[in-house]
Amino acid sequence: MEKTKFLKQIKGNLIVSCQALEDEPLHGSCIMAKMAFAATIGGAAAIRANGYQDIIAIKQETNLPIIGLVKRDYPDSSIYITPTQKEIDELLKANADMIAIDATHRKRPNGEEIQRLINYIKKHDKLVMADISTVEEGLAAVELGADCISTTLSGYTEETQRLSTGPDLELVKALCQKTEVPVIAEGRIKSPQEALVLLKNGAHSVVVGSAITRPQNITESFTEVLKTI
Ligand SMILES: CC(=O)N[C@H](C=O)[C@@H](O)[C@H](O)[C@H](O)COP(=O)(O)O
Repeated sequence: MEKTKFLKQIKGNLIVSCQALEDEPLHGSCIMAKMAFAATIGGAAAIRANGYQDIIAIKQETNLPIIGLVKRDYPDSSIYITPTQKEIDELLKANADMIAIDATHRKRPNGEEIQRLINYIKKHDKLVMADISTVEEGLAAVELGADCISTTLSGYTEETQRLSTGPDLELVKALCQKTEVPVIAEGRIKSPQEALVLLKNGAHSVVVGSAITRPQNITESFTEVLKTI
């Protein structure tokens, strides 16, 4: 999908992340495809999904644009969201509209360079979502040509590890002040009200995963509160 059209479609809207890794109860492309179908009926503007198989299955159930990523661990790096060209090639084959890639300042596997990977995605006419954890990483990703930056990794890198259980509103605000490139709020958004606050503070759109598509987490949010009685 063309960049302006894509960014317009997601503006002020919800992107639903439909992901379940092998160790999760809902793992399976068929189940993720149904999740994406449900998200479509609910009014989502785009889907964020992990891996070739899931993306192909999701495309059978919805016409919404797909932000694809491949989660893969490498022994020489802590980067696991689309770490190398191999994962990008899988996403190109799956024909994801936008490719989400870790753009933190951590060392990549095989000594890969983020600039080369972003150029490679763009050369194939796909859009780039840079997953970052700090203001510096976000601004650096803008310089490298990212089409949007997402706060996905705030709270998940050594530098940003913290006890916060909610979304990183401060990071969203700071990035929105410093760049015109769309800032996507992602990570630990648990309610429609939280999503609204992020949009009101400048986020271009919001990505919600666990609070919609991980029933084990949703169940726990109830049981934890009920325990207090
Ligand atoms: C940190 C990391 O690996 N995040 C992943 C990125 O794709 C997903 O597991 C998250 O579900 C997604 O970012 C949405 O966030 P939340 O599930 O908190 O709404």
